[in-house]
Amino acid sequence: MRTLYPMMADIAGRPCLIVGGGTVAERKAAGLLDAGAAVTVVSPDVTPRIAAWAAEGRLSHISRAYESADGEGMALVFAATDRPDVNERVHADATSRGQPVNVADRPELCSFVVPAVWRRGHLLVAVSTSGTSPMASARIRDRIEAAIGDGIDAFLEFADEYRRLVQARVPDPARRKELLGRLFADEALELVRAGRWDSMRARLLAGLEGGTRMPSAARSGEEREGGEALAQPDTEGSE
Ligand SMILES: C[C@@]1(CC(=O)O)c2cc3[nH]c(cc4nc(cc5[nH]c(cc(n2)[C@H]1CCC(=O)O)[C@@](C)(CC(=O)O)[C@@H]5CCC(=O)O)C(CC(=O)O)=C4CCC(=O)O)c(CCC(=O)O)c3CC(=O)O
Ligand SMILES: NC(=O)C1=CN([C@@H]2O[C@H](COP(=O)(O)OP(=O)(O)OC[C@H]3O[C@@H](n4cnc5c(N)ncnc54)[C@H](O)[C@@H]3O)[C@@H](O)[C@H]2O)C=CC1
Repeated sequence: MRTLYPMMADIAGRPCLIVGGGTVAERKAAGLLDAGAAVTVVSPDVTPRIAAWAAEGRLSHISRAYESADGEGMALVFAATDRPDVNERVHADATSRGQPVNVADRPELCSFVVPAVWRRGHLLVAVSTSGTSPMASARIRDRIEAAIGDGIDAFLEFADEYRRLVQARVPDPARRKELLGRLFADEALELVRAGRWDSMRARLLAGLEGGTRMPSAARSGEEREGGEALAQPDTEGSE
C-alpha cells in the first residue's frame, strides 16, 4: 500500500498545466481555480464550462494537442486526456523536469493524487483513499460535511477570535490548551450543527474573563477558583 503525505498547498498565482479538456480536466480546473492558481489548459477541444472560463479570462486555453514544451515552468502538471500514450508522455516530461504530476488514468504514476474536498470558510476537508477508491472518498467527504454542517464557517470565525484572546491573555500553556479545548468539545460541535451556539459564545468569553490577569476578575473568590492562571493579587497572603 502507498502511504501518501497529506499537504495543504498554497498555489495562488502559481502556473498549473492541465493536458486534456474533458470532464476530468474540468473538475481538476475547478479545484485549481478555487485555490487561485494560474491555470493553462492544452487540448484541441474543451467542455463548455472550460470554454466559458477561458472566455471570461479565468484560465488560458491553448487549442491544440499537447507538446512537451507546454509543461515548462509549471508548478503542477495534470495529465487528463483520454489517450493513455499522451498521458504517459506528459508524465515522462514532467518527471524529467522534476515537476509534481497527476495522471488521471494511472494512479501508480501520480506523484500526488487529488482528494475529495469540502470547503467552508477557513475549513478545508480533504479525503483520499490513497488513490484506490475515489468514489469512496467523495461519499466519506459527504458524510463529514453532513456531520459538521455549514454553520462551522461562522463558528470558526469566532474560534479564531477566541484563540487570539486566549493567546493574548492566558500565559500558562496548559490552561490555554484547556480553554481552547472547551471550544471544540463534542457538545459544542453539536450546537454548531444545530445552529445554536450563541449562548456558548457568551459562556466561553465569560470563562475566559475568569482566567485572565484582569484585576477586576481577581477580586471575587469564585472567579479566583475558576481562574488558576490568574496572577494572584498582592493581598493574597493577608486575606
Ligand atoms: C488516483 C486518482 C488520481 C486523481 O485524479 O487525482 C483518481 C483516479 C481515477 N479515478 C477514476 C474514476 C473516477 N473518479 C471519480 C471522481 C473523483 N476522482 C478523484 C480523485 C482521484 N481519482 C484520485 C484518487 C483519490 C483518492 O485517493 O481517493 C476525486 C476524489 C477528486 C477529483 O478528481 O477532483 C473525484 C471526486 C470528486 C468529488 O465528487 O468531489 C469518479 C466519480 C465521478 O466521476 O463522479 C470516477 C468514476 C467511478 C470510479 O471509477 O470509481 C479512475 C478510473 C477511470 C476509468 O475507469 O476510466 C481513476 C484511475 C484508476 O483508478 O485507475
Ligand atoms: N482521475 C479521475 O478522477 C478520473 C479519471 N478518468 C480517466 O481520465 C481520462 C479522461 O477522462 P474524461 O475527461 O472523461 O475524457 P474525455 O473524453 O471527456 O476528455 C478527453 C480530453 O482529452 C483531450 N485530448 C485528447 N488527446 C489530446 C492531446 N494529444 N493533447 C491534449 N488533449 C488531448 C480531448 O480533446 C478531450 O478534451 C480517461 O483516461 C479516464 O479513464 C475518468 C474518470 C475520473
